[in-house]
Amino acid sequence: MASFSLSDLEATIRERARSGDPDSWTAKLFATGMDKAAQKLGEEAVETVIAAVKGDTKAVISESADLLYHWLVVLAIAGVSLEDVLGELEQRTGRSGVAEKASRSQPG
Ligand SMILES: N=c1c2ncn([C@@H]3O[C@H](COP(=O)(O)OP(=O)(O)OP(=O)(O)O)[C@@H](O)[C@H]3O)c2ncn1[C@@H]1O[C@H](COP(=O)(O)O)[C@@H](O)[C@H]1O
Repeated sequence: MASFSLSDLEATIRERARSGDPDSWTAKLFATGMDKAAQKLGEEAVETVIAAVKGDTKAVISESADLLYHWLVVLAIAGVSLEDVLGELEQRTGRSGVAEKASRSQPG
């Protein structure tokens, strides 16, 4: 089990964004803004999908790592914390996705 934490990566991203370091990809993404960061997130999502459909396990892992990193960058630019998303997921715990979808189509 990896000891790496998404929360630590979120903290690193915030620190690198503030640094303005010209060698920092994170700082570059923050400087170019949401459109570019969101575009990168979309590209990484598509690359992950392609790897999954191909059954390329190594690429699924690598592209998923790219995806999660760029997702955290987009969250940070959007002013949303990892904690906010985890809280939303926590609220959904134990609620079947099928039942939730069905409840959305109920009138009223
Ligand atoms: N996890 C990552 C991470 N994952 C991907 N990337 C960078 O994201 C960039 C874009 O990735 P792409 O795969 O799209 O690369 P590309 O050059 O566009 O190539 P194509 O696939 O489009 O052909 C590359 O420069 C990657 O190095 C990352 N950059 C940084 N981090 C983390 O953020 C920390 C701070 O990084 P800096 O901000 O760069 O100091 C690092 O220590 C890491 O922990």
